[in-house]
This record gives sequence, C-alpha cells and structure tokens, in this order.
Amino acid sequence: MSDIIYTKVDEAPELASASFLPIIQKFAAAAGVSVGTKDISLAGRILATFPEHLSEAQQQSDDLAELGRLVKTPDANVIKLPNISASVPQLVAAIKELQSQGFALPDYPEAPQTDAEKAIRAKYDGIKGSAVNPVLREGNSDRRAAKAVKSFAQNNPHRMGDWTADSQTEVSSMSGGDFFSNEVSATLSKDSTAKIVLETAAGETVLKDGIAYPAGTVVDATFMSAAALKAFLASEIEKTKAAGTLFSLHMKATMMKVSDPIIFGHAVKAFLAPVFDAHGDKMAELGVNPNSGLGDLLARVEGDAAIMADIEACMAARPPMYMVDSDKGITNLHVSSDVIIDASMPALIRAGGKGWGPDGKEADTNCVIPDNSYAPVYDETIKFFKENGKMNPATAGTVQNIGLMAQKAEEYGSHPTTFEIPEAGTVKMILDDGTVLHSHAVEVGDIWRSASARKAPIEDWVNLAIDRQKAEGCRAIFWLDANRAHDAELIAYVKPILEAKGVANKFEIMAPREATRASFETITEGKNTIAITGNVLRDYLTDLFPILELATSAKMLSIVKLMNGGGLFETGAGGSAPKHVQQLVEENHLRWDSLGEFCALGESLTFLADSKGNAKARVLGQAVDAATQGILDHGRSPSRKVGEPDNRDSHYWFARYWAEALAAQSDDADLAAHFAPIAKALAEGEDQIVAELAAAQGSPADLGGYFRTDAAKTAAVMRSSATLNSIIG
Ligand SMILES: NC(=O)C1=CN([C@@H]2O[C@H](COP(=O)(O)OP(=O)(O)OC[C@H]3O[C@@H](n4cnc5c(N)ncnc54)[C@H](OP(=O)(O)O)[C@@H]3O)[C@@H](O)[C@H]2O)C=CC1
Ligand SMILES: O=C(O)CCC(=O)C(=O)O
Ligand SMILES: [Mg+2]
Repeated sequence: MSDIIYTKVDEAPELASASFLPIIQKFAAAAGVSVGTKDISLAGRILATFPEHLSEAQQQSDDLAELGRLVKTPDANVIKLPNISASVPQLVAAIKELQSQGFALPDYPEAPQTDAEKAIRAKYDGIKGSAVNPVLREGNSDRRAAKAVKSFAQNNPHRMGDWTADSQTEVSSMSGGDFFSNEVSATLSKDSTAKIVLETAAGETVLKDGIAYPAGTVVDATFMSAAALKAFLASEIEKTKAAGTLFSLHMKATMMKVSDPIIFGHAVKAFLAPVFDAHGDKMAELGVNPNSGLGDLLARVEGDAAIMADIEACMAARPPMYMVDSDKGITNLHVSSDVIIDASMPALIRAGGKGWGPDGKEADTNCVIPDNSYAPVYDETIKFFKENGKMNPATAGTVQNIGLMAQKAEEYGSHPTTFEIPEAGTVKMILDDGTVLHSHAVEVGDIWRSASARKAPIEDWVNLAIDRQKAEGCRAIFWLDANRAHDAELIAYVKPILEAKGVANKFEIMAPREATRASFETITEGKNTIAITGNVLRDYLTDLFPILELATSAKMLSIVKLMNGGGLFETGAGGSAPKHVQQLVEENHLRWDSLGEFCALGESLTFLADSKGNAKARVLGQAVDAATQGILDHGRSPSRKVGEPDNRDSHYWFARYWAEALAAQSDDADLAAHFAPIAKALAEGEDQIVAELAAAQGSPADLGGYFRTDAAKTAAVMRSSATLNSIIG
C-alpha cells in the first residue's frame, strides 16, 4: 500500500487531478513518499460491481471496499476528493455511457420482476446516492477554514447579494406530521439486536431483522405522514402562486437516498397533480416514476400529445419554478440530485435571497423544506439577514464545525432502516429481550425510519470538540435541541463528559434556531465560534458558513480523524461541480479551484510525518503550506472566465512555489539540493508555460467520456504545457 492514497473521482475534481496528481507524485517521490490512487468514481464503482458481465481485461477491483478496510486501520492516510453521489438518472446515464464504451453491463431495472432483475437492481442500488462517504468516514469531522484562507477571504471579500427587509423569500416547513414532530428516541442499556415489524390487520411483516446495536447506542424512530406532506405541498404551491414568488424544493436526495427521493416524488406529483389525476394510468404504463423527477417523466411522455398539452397547461397555471438552468428549461424538479440543500440554500442566501426563475431573472423564492428538524437554520439565517442586511465577508469572523459523523451516525446512516409503508398499521421496533423500543401508528405511504448513533463515536465527538475549543479558545456551541427526542439523548452524553473534564463553562447548548442566531451575531462582531453538531448539520453548516464567508466551501480544510488512528483528508466540503466540466468541454477552461486539495495535501503529509516519524514528509508538508500561501498572496487561483488563468495555471504556480519553498528550506539539505534545479526550471519556463497553457483555451475539449473519460485524452487536455510536462516528467 502506498504511503498516501489519492482518490480517483469524477467530474471537475478528477479533471484537476489529471494535472495536479503527476506534480504531487513527482515531488513526493523525491522524499521517498509514495502516492497511489484508488478508484471511487461512479463509473469505477459500477465496473467493480459487475465483474461477471465484463471480460477479464475490463474487470476492475473493488477499491471502495479496500479503502473501507483501510480506514479502520491506523495506517490509513487518504486524500478524499468529492465524488458523484448518483441519483437514478445519473446512474442510468453512467451505465449507458459505459455500455457505449463496450462494457456489457446490465441495464438498470426500473421495475424489476424476475429474481435476476431484482438482484441486479439491488446491486445498482448499493451504488446509488452517497455510497462512498459513509464507508470511508470512520471518524468524526473537523471542518474549518485554514487561517491563511480565512484572512485571504477577509482581505479579498467576494460579492454578496443585498438583503432587504421587504424580501419575500422565506422557508416553508410542515406544521406537523413530519420527522421532527414524530421522533422518539432511547439509549440502549445493553448490547441488543432489534427487528422492525409492521403489524397490520392481515398480520405481521418483518421489515428488517437482526440489527445489532452495542450498548449505549442512541436509537431513534420517526415517520413523515404522506397525507400531511401532500396537503402541505399542495398548499405551498398555492401560497407561492399567491405571493408571486418562485417555488423551490430543497432536499438531500443523495445522502438521504431512500427517504428524500420519495419526498421529491411527492413534490413532482403535487406540482403536476391535475396531469396525474387525468393520465395517471397511462403515465404508469409509460414507466413514469415521479421519484425519478420531471426530466425523466417528460422523456417518457413526450410522444403523447394529450399528456404534453396538459403538462403545459398545468405548468402555466402553477407558480414559476426555481430553475437549475433556465436556458435549457431544467427545473428544480427535473432531477433530485440537481438541487442539493447544503449547496442550494447557501447559494440562494448569498445571492440576497434570490433564485433564478424560468425567465432567466432573479426573484424572491419560497424555499420549501418539508421537515422541521433542520429547516429552522435556514429560516433563522434568512430572518437575520432581513433584519440586519447582508453579511460582510471582510469583517465577519468564522464558524468552524465539529461534526458527529463516525460509523454512519444519525439520519445519514438510516437507509437500511427506512421504509415507505405499504399498508396502514403499526410499526414496532422490538429488541431481542422482547422490549418494544418504539412504536408508531402509520398510514399507507408514510415514510418511517430509524436512525442511530453509537456511544464510542459520540464520546469521540465530544472529546474532539473539547480539543478544538481548547485550541481556539473561542465560543463553542452544541447545536442540540433539548426538546427534540434524539438531541435530548445526546445531551445526556455531552453534559457529563464536559463536567468530568471540568470544561462545562466553556460550552453552550442551544437548539439549531437559537444557535444559528447566536453564531451570526458572533461572527458579525468579527469573532469566531465552533458549531458542534450532528451529522446533518455538519453537512449543512459546512457549506452555509463557508459559502457566506469564503464564497465556496471548496476551500475548506476537512479533516476526518479516524477512530482507529488513521487520517482521512477531504478536499473542501462541497461537491464535484458539474457546471465546471461543462465549461471545460465547451471552451477548454477549468475554473475549479484546487485550494481544498492543497490544504488536504499539507495535512496528509504532516500526518504522515507525525504518525510514521517521516521527517522528509514534514518538510514536504511545510513547503505545501508555503505554496498554498503563495497561491493566495499572489492571486494565483483560477479565474472563472475563458482566456484567463485556470486550474492548470494554478497548478503550475503551486508546483513552482512548492519547489521554491523546498529549495529554500534548511531542514533537509538533500531535498533542498534536489528541488533547487526544479525551482529554477519552473521559474525560467514561466513565460513559455503560461503561454502554452493559455494557447490551449478557447475551443471545445474532448475528454472521450463524461463518467469514464479517456485517460490519454484527459491528460492531453489537462497537461497542455509541454514545457511544464518535461519538468514534471
Ligand atoms: N464530499 C463529496 O463527495 C460531495 C459530493 N457531492 C456531489 O457533487 C455533485 C455536485 O454537487 P452540487 O451540490 O452541485 O455542489 P458543488 O459543490 O459541486 O457545486 C456548487 C457550486 O459551487 C462552486 N464550487 C464548488 N466547488 C468548487 C471549486 N473547487 N472551485 C470553484 N468553485 C467551486 C461552483 O460554483 P460556480 O458554478 O459558480 O463556479 C459550483 O457550481 C453531486 O453529484 C453531489 O452528490 C456534493 C457534496 C459533497
Ligand atoms: O456524500 C455526499 O453525497 C455528500 C457529502 C456532503 O455533502 C458533505 O459531507 O458535506
Ligand atoms: Mg455537504
């Protein structure tokens, strides 16, 4: 195994790797540090899942499984780039592309009938949604802006949209019947095995059996009422129409891959209710599944003039929708993975509460977030900005995050225990000693789920928070709601640990809404605070605050201190930026900023130095930090516009600053001597390299694929300076 594993992913970050990884490998090799790759891309994971359909030469190892084992060992040192968490339409598109490239993969069975089809479907469903992060995240999360990155953002503040008190933008959530209001929770006093059953008039169905929980696990159960959700969505559509705002729905269909596509499907059905009423049977015949989105629906019914006419009439009568791409007519409801709440809400808030309408213009927006568990964070943020005006990134302090994440904590681990209820009855969660832990009366269509958080991760999370607060000395708040069942169980863990360590006075505990306001008040005063949160808020807040403070979460330091001693270094806190690929393909400009990769690389090398006593790795790591600082100080980050320096230029500058820092240091004479001529060659080649990189821009780029690009073509595009390549090798 290599000293450091750099993950092979998808889309923009993977394109960036084609340019950056050769530089990393070349520099690391000089210090005897090996940097290998493991493929966790969507295409790679599909290929690894179906060896029996592929020729021997086409077969691929299951790198994700291998990494899943590695992260449970103290040897893990993994740099994890963002990967696609695929919705069904993305998965289907990836399968199609691979088939066209000669891989005889089975189609995705939309409606599996035979056992063989069901088996294929089950395999594909394992690849769907957030299938990578939960496997690798065997530790809790520490996300923050590195000091250099934060001060750069303060000195070079990004543009923020204006917030006015009369903005009509709002967050709308259900008044009851949601996951929040139905939640019950208990902490298990001993090791237990549980089963989940549905009791109906006809008898008992086992939904899930043999769920093993160690003592101390916090086990929740809750459900969302389908009837309440339907009534809510119908009334929100009417309310939006009356208000003259844009209708928008914000979900996390990738990480909540079972529950949220169902809720998304309800919204598609509600928006097109008259069409489903008139043509429901015909649409079902055509294979329409509302959970797959409006995009898939339109593709299936486009040959039917009557349905199409009714859709057009219905859309005309509905409020205008918040658009993903108004030029291409892609709405919020086209694909469930297009609008992902952690990125979409902060972007809208940063823009002054504006979404893009079908006319391509900005407008106030009704942000529908059905469940109340976390919606108050966005609601309170919007209220705060309406009262106080937009935030000033030049003076604002920072909100760091310590997130409970390990071992599939909380909702993000709930997929195997989430069910769309087939028949009215009672769902019971029963322990092996006969105790009925939880029980809910449910109706057909309700979405019932159980989530859990284990004792060891919870304790590790509290201790991580104590360490972080000690290091920062700033305000620190546990975002826990004493009135929410799950949070009350967590508070019962948190308080005794803080007291035992004598640090209770350094921490506050507040419900998410109050914590949101307190945090904005704190950073508005230019001070810092630490948000200590559960898994979902970890995800939401590490986009919300960075996007407001730094313009993007891509620049964040994102460390996962693995519970068995290894290190996982995520690059940034955002995603794989599909729009950036589009731009590269159209005009050969990649605006992806690799600052997240730079930060992660520095941390990974330092971790290697600490964990393996590797002194050369420390020197390399310190030089990475100097290079990152150089990128910021000299404004070498990519520009958004074609013809201006892009991602490739930033890698040239990074290599140069890195080599210069290595040549200049005196801790390791061998490394200094090795890098002096490289630094010289990079400096002398500047004009040539910059010109070669600039010359490549402006015309379409051929990558030979989207989900599985052609390695040679991608390298040709991303390594377009022969002069730089000859220095890097
Ligand atoms: N950790 C992970 O593996 C994660 C994976 N994802 C996956 O990523 C995909 C896309 O997710 P999405 O929600 O659209 O969010 P993204 O974070 O990919 O993109 C949102 C926007 O943020 C900006 N942005 C993001 N990263 C960078 C960067 N490095 N440099 C410059 N700008 C950046 C871009 O703005 P602009 O267009 O204005 O340039 C981009 O369009 C999905 O498949 C999702 O599942 C999402 C989150 C985390
Ligand atoms: O795994 C995913 O799909 C998204 C992860 C994410 O958004 C995050 O961790 O911030
Ligand atoms: Mg996120």
